Amino acid sequence: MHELLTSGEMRAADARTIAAGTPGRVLMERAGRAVADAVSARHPVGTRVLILCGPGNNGGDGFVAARLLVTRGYRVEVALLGEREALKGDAALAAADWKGPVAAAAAARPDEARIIVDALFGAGLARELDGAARTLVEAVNGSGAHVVAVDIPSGIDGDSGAIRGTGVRAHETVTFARRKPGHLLLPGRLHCGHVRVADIGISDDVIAGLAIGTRANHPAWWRPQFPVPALDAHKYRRGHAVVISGGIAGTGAARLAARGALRAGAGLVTVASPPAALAVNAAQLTAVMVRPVDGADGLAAFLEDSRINALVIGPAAGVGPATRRMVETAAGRQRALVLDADALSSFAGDAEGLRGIAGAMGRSGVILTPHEGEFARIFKDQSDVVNAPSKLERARAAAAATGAVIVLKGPDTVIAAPDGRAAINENGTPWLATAGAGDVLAGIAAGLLAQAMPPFLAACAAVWLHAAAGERVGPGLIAEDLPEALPAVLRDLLAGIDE
Ligand SMILES: NC(=O)C1=CN([C@@H]2O[C@H](COP(=O)(O)OP(=O)(O)OC[C@H]3O[C@@H](n4cnc5c(N)ncnc54)[C@H](O)[C@@H]3O)[C@@H](O)[C@H]2O)[C@@H](O)CC1
Ligand SMILES: [K+]
Repeated sequence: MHELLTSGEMRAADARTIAAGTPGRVLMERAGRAVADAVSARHPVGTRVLILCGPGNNGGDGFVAARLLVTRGYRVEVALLGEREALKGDAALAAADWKGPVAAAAAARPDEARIIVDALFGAGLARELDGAARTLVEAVNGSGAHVVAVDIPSGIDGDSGAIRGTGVRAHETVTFARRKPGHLLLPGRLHCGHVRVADIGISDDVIAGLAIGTRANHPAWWRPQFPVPALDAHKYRRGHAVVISGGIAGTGAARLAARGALRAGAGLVTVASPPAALAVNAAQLTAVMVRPVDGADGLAAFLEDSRINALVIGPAAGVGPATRRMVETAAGRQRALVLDADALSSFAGDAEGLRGIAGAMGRSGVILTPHEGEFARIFKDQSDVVNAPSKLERARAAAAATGAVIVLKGPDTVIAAPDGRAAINENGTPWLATAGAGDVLAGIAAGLLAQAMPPFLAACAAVWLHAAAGERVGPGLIAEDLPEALPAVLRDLLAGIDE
């Protein structure tokens, strides 16, 4: 149920369902019924409902909802954007079944309605809203009515979450079969309100047959591979993660990452510290070990210990050739890698260099955790990446370009794998926008890599756990709280209580 369908995939799902014997008109009837149900679940019979229908099948759903709501005793008004004679196919059939008056959109009075059903545009949105459509959407947003969007708020691109000109601000959205990327990606998500998915008879088999590559990030699909120690686990079997510390004035970031890795279950975690910062690190670490490691040569010597199997490089590491050499050293020894912060900025404009890193890794895998600024720096010369049509597609293109798993951070973090799989995270909280939170995320990811979780799933799990920890702490959250909130999050996760 966590697949996210593009408009093209949704059209294919419709087409396959229709080909298998369910007429399109029946699908539309079910879609319209789900919308009517959403209205009647929350509002008493007799309430005034304004239904705004557009020129395509989204409008058709609106005509169905109008007919059903009248039979249930609601005071329904229908306004149509476009000409009734121009309606085609199932929408024309649904409009023919509506026996009440149809006003022109220009005559609609959104400010007088208690409830507005937005059935203007759905998956067929093809350009920016302008003219009468734009005026109508702005009137809806200024109306104060409770707005129920059909499929997706009109003006929001279902594939990208972008606002095309202007977009309806809905309180709830009723979509069909599965959610769409635009329900999770910003700014679309902010326009959707509560999203409910209605079953209109598109089977799980039809969805499975489409081999959907995008999902909402949910434990259901990575928990089977989440590392759980066996009864006879030895700490070395739970992996050894290493975090490279910055110099004397920048050691905290590495300790945050290290604590995250340890809480995520790595058997051992070591902070590899420049000798000059050793005392500072040692004074503040207990369960996490500390070890003097001097530059790339020191790291090479340290990595003679074959039990070290995952590294975090980047938090407060410094931008430049020294950090790059550290990355190259770790990659050459095929240890799973999480590259964050300064390690990413050390590859500014050099996505090719990162591709070389991922290529050197063999099967160990590398996870890159850029925020938007770092992402733009790395890929500034890759127009196919920076100009991809959505955050989802940018992350996917970046993963393909580098051969690394990409965690493109933000309120709608996207995780993408080089093979095209991608997930959009949705359990984030604004309280995570705080110094050091990203360091903890990198550490959690490394902790899972150390336990041999496959890189893409480790990245998905790390993002989810980090956000769940953030949600649990909530107001007042500081980065130090995140690792400490993990035990409770993990307990619920492993007990099967999904947040
Ligand atoms: N059989 C199906 O395909 C089903 C479709 N369903 C509904 O059908 C919708 C998709 O229907 P359509 O593909 O007809 O597309 P839409 O109804 O979303 O919109 C297409 C129409 O809008 C016009 N248009 C697009 N962008 C515009 C803009 N910016 N300004 C002005 N006009 C614009 C197009 O020219 C076209 O007439 C879904 O969102 C869903 O609500 C549901 O009824 C379930 C079954
Ligand atoms: K809509």
